[in-house]
Order: sequence, then structure tokens, then C-alpha cells
Amino acid sequence: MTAPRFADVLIPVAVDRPYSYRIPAGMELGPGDVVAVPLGNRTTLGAVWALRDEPGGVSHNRLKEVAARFDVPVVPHAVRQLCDWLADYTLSPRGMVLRMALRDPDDLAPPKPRVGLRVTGTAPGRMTPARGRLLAVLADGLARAKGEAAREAGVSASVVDGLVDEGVLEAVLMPAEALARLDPDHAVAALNDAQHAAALALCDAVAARAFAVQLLDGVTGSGKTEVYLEGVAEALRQGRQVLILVPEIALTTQFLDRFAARFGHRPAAWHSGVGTTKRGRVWAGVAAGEVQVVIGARSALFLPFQDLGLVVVDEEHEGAYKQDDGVHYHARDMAVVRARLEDIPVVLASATPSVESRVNADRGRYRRLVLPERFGGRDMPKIATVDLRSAGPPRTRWIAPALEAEIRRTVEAGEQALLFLNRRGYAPLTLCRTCGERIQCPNCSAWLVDHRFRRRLMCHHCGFNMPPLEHCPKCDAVDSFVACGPGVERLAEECATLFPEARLLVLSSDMAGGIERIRQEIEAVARGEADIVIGTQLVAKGHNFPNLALVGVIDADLGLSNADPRAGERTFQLLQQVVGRAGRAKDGSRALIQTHQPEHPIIQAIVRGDREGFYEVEIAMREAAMLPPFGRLAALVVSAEALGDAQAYARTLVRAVPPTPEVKVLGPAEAPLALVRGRHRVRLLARSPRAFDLSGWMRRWLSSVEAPRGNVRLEIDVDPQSFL
Ligand SMILES: Nc1ncnc2c1ncn2[C@@H]1O[C@H](COP(=O)(O)OP(=O)(O)OP(=O)(O)O)[C@@H](O)[C@H]1O
Ligand SMILES: [Zn+2]
Repeated sequence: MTAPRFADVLIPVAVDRPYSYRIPAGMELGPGDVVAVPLGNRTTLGAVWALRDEPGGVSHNRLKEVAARFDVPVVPHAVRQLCDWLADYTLSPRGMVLRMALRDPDDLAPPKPRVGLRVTGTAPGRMTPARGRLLAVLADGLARAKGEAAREAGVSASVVDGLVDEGVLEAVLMPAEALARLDPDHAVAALNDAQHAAALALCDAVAARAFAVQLLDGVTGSGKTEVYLEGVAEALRQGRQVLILVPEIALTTQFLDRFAARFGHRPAAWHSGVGTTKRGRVWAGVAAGEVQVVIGARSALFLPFQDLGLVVVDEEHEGAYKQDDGVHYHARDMAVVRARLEDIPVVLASATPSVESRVNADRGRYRRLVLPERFGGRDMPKIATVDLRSAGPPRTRWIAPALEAEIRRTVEAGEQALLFLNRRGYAPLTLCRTCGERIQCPNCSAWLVDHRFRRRLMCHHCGFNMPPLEHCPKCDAVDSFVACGPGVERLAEECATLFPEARLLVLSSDMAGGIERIRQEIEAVARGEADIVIGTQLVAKGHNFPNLALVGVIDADLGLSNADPRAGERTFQLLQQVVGRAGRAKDGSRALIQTHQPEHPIIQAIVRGDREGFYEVEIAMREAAMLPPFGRLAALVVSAEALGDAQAYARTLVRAVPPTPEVKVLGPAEAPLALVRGRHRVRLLARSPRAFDLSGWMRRWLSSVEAPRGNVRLEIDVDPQSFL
């Protein structure tokens, strides 16, 4: 057999098809190899998608040659299949999907050899206390990195340099740092019966080495983490790798510590906050099979695991798993796809499973593992509503008397209260008292949010910001602005007035100091170093605050009012999660929910702790309306600098809709967010039954229409989560 002479190479740009190249004599290529190929007048990176004896389509002589093959990990078979699958399903150019699965070979260079210092035996000419401390640290004769030695001895780097100059210390090469091995039996947790049963089922699934989806459905604080860590342990015993996806990886220090307590070491982390060098090492380690467990954000789905044995998706209901720019994909769903391609089990864990996952479990496609009670028999918080229509706070205040009394009681008892308000900044709207003008973003159909800590008015959609105004732009009145509605900063102001003695902490994703500061503050809350915590949805997610006894929801109606078909589900999940932060270590916890509609079925389901009731009603509603998972949806957003251009292209699309009884195309309609970043947005929505190949149909439809021209853009979102 002769070696194939042509290679189809996929390039990580917005193209859907691989290009054919000639393989130069002497070069051996395999599928997934990372190569350099000429493209136009430059050389670009690509991955070998297929090998052939005949070129695909183009005549032989015009074909260019593959320029080089890089000695880096290949894109594994399962990842190539995942790219193909994801591109087909989401109607994204395959090259853009590959982009998420490729690393620049420069970032994968083996780590530089480490240089250490050790004593030579020569005595220093002059002794100082600092030199003495340094030599004492190095007295064992072992080499240490310069910074490490200086830190351990508490001396400056110049002290070290001085001794090197005198020949007292010498530089030596140190062996590469070996990766710590995780020990599946390092500290096995004692599980309760429900945990034990669920863990056994997981371990069996891992041992079976076959595709299966487990929905780990356990109330908040039931100990889901301990359960899936047993699945991780089983995969480690089998010598296989594990991927754990989390929605907000930067805030998972608590999890990393728990993991280390269970297995002896932390897992490798993969997210945008990890530096390029470190990422390159994780990538290479994953490909070599040396990195055993990765905890990562959604992009970790594309890592080149050599022998993946289990995927865990924690907080599977989280909206953060949906990527809403570039390639629109849902990392939970793609985790299931990857598990199927690898033929391994996947665990979806949540206290509030998505309706999709719950329906899959009810239909028997997923196996449901239930933890019905909190670990240690802890009570769920006692939940009550505050009817804002009759028992609300005085004007321009947001904390009703009943909630105020509860907060006082809590703080006086030395426990923590958490006030939840899903609105960043001071006030969502600034209004001119004289003429009624509302201050809007110049680029978006959105109000500017008053951020007093930063002294800026900011747009939450495009990032536009400006200093607070003195004159009204419309009527020129001076000092005429009033802040309307509450944000977390304003709530903090109210708390400071009501509870001047209490230690207040505001947790919001836009705080100065970024993610690192938020991480520290979350740890401080967990240690009990705040009496009243005021937070956005950031605080609702998976944290363990042992001293937290009261949760107050300032405005439960926020998510209920809009026309988004997922609003009900999202509100239920968010409220259930935030209420579930209370009483995790002690009984007697409470939650108060302020609402204008205490009779609303979702609020009622929360108050009564009636999860099953919620799912029953929500599932019936989705089925009646043919909404996911009973029907399929795909959103198309046409945007342009001029509204007319966007509308014209949207109408062109509608005219070309192939007549198909299964599919209904709704729109065009102005998007709820009609203007973003200076672009006008018009939406279409395609809906089909579940059993219909909507992606394939869309591809046929769109290929019959001319691509948008000029500044008109078309964005496609299959299975949309957001309806803005
Ligand atoms: N078997 C166990 N032994 C000791 N402690 C446990 C065990 N299981 C759970 N816990 C403790 O119970 C608490 C809740 O567990 P965990 O955080 O895993 O719950 P969860 O189900 O993930 O909750 P949530 O969905 O609210 O995030 C934690 O403090 C955890 O350490
Ligand atoms: Zn804006």
C-alpha cells in the first residue's frame, strides 16, 4: 500500500470545508495531525481532517503542499467528530469550531528546564543575619529555585545573588516537576444511604465503560459533590481521565480544596484566567494522559484527552453553559455528545435540573439518581413571602418591615443574612424630575445603570459609560435627576442606615478588583466575616456559607415578568438556589421572598418546597406550546447599522422559507433588545417538532438565500436560551 498523497486540512477560520493539499515526499501524516499550510500569501495552522489518494475536487497541479507537520499532540478522533457534530448542529463554520480545539504549537513547547541553587561548601567571606538564614535553609544540600530560597529564608534576591557571586552558591539544573498523582483512596468520605446508592450507580457506570447519562438530582446541600467524586475515584482506579465542567470556574476555590482533601491534590484547572504557559502544559499533559482530572469552563470540552473515562457537568441547569457569541453552543449538551462519541458515562448534577434533562430522565433516556434530603438531616429553610402590595417598605426603600425584623434577629444572633437582588449598580434607571427624560445608552435600547461606587453611568450591554450628568440633556435642568429602582449598591446604602453596626459586604461581578477579589470575599463570607451579604446571582451559585441563616429575596418578580419562554424555569432555579444557601450547617434557617405576586405558581412552588409540582406544571406548559424539549427552536438575529437593511434581509429570508409542514417561522419582529452597540436587531424564530432535523432544514433554507452583504449580519442560535 502506498502512503496517501493528499490531505484535507481544516483551517481555524470561518470556513466550513477542509482544503486539499499535496503531501510532500517524505512527510508522513495521520488524521488529526497539526500542520502548517499555505493559504493565500501566508502560512497558517490547520489540522488534518482526512487523507486521500485523490485530491478532493481541485486539479492536481494547482494544489499546494503541506508546509510542515508540528510535533505536538494530534486532535484526537473524538474531538474531530465533536467538531463535525457541533458545526453541523449549530450551523457554525467547522473551522470556527476547530479553533476551540487547537493550540498554537508555540504554546506547547516543553517547559524550560528549571534552574536551582545549592551550596558549594565554600564559606562566605562575610556573614550577616540574612546570609545566615539563607544558608540555614539551603543547609540540606538540596537545590531550590532562587525565588523559593529567598522566600523561605525571608531575604531579598540580592542576598542570594551576593552569595552566588562569591561562589558560596551554585546554579544547577533541576529535574522537571513531576505531576502529583491523585489517590482515589486518599480520604474516602462516609456517605449516607442515598449518597451511597447514587455513588454505587455511578461507579458501576464508570466501570461499564459505556455511554450513559446520569442525572444526579439532589436538593441543595444534599451532598452531590461527594457522590460524583466517588465516580471520579472509580475512573482514577481504572486509570482513566476525568473532565469536570463547572459554570464559573474562577470561583471554585472551595471545590478545589474539597477535591484536594478527597484525592490528595488539586485537579488541573482550565479557564481563560489560566496563563498561556500553564495552559500549554495542561493541554500537553492531558494529551499525554498525565493530567488525570481537569476542572474547567465550557472550553475544556475540546481538550485532547487521551483516555477519558467520565465527564461531570456540575450545576447542569446553569445558563452560563451556553456560549452566546461566535459559535453558539451549549456545553452541557455537547458534553453529552462528547461522552457518546467516547462511549463513556456523563453525570449531570443539579439541585434544579433543567426541564430538558428532567424530561429526558422521565422518558428513561437519562438515569435519575435522587438525593431527596440535605446531608446530615439538615432542615431546608422555612420559606415565607412578603406581599409587597400590602406589606411593602416605605417609598424609596426596598426592605420591607418583616424582612428588616428578620435581618435584625439574625444579626443579633451572630448569624449571617444574605440579601439577593439580581441587579448590579446603584439604580437601573436615572430620570429627570423636571421633564421625565430617561437616560439611555447612545448605542443600545437600554437605560444607563447608575454605578455610584465607580461614579459612572454604564450600559450593561455594550460597556458604554460616562460620568454622572449635571444637566438634563433634554431640558437642561440642573440637579434634577432621581435614581429609580434598586441595585445592590443602593440596597447596601439602605442596610448601612438600618443596621449601622453590621458588617456589610456587596458581592457583584463588576466589583473593582475583579474575580480575584470576589474569590477572596466569598471565602471571607464562608469564614463568617460579614453579617449581611448583598449579592447578585453570583452568590446563588453553589457556595457553602455555613453561618448563613437568613436569605432575603428583594424582588422575586424581576425574572417573572418578561415574555421569555424560559423565564419561569430560570426564576424557579435562581430562587431555589439562592434560598438553598441558607441553613447548610445548622437548622432553623429562614427565607423571605418579597413579591407582588405571592400567588404565582412559581413562587408557590418555592414556598412549599414543591419541586415536583413545578416540574409537572412547567413540563405540561412546554408540551402544550411545543416548546423545548417537546419542540425544537432556532433563533435567527439579523442586525445592521440601518434598521431598514436588517428588515430587508430578514424579509428575504422569510420569502425563501421552503414550504415544510413541520416548520413554522415566526417573525421578523424587532428584537426586545432592538439596538445593541449601534446595530439594529430583527429576530426570526423557527420551530419544529422534536423528531425533525431542524438544523438540516435550516442549512437547506439558508443555502438558498444570498449571504448578507455590507454591514448586515446573520447570527444563528439553535436551541436559544436567551430571547433578547
Ligand atoms: N458524606 C459526607 N460526609 C461529610 N460531609 C458531607 C458529606 N456529604 C456532604 N457533606 C457536606 O454537606 C454540605 C453540602 O454538600 P454539597 O456542597 O456537596 O451539596 P450539594 O448537593 O452540591 O449542594 P448545592 O446544590 O446546594 O451546591 C457540604 O458542606 C459537604 O461538605
Ligand atoms: Zn449600550
